[in-house]
Amino acid sequence: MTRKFEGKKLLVATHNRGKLEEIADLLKPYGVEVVGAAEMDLPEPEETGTTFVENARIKAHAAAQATGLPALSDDSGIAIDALDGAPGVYTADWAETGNGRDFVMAMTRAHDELTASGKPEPWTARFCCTLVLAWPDGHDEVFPGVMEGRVVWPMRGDQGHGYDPVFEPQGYDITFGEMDRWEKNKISHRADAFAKFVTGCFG
Ligand SMILES: O=c1nc[nH]c2c1ncn2[C@H]1C[C@H](O)[C@@H](COP(=O)(O)OP(=O)(O)OP(=O)(O)O)O1
Ligand SMILES: [Mg+2]
Repeated sequence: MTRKFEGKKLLVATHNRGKLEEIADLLKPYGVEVVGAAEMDLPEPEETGTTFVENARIKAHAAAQATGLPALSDDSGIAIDALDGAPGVYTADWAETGNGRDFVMAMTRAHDELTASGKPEPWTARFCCTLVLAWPDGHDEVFPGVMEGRVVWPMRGDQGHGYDPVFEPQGYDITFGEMDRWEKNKISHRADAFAKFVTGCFG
């Protein structure tokens, strides 16, 4: 049974500014006060799961336990068919340099591996997003979302974040990196999951 969200303040359990901005935009119509995990000085929990759901649960429960607030987490990534679903849950790890994240390096790796695979274009892929809303008493709800598309090269566009410059969503001839934030927020994997979250928790 889905529990309704009746509080005023929602902790968004992410340290990723790009995600936080998108989620804050998506939440605007619902009149909730949004606080980010970095603002609350929360540590980044280790994402030891092997699925988006496991990692989203780890992040949401850690934040809800630490603050006593309901916490919404987002675990997401890109799954590329020709790479057997990689990088998938390891999407952020591909950008890790040991001293911050470098997404140009991560996108270049994806392109290099695609080229090495010898698989012809189109390089079909999907962005996946799992949102988890966790309460301090341990209850949670899971909302999955997806956006189909393909990986393109070279990178195009300087909007958005992460792998946006190499992902062209189905039905479009521009990348997420070339799309304005409102357009992306209508069709993205995050918007898809968010629509389910809203129906379940605000409906
Ligand atoms: O709309 C997106 N557009 C482009 N790239 C994206 C998107 N959504 C996820 N991504 C990529 C980048 C991100 O780094 C990784 C998710 O990794 P993930 O662990 O879920 O997020 P994160 O470490 O950046 O922030 P946090 O865990 O604090 O929420 O997938
Ligand atoms: Mg993370």
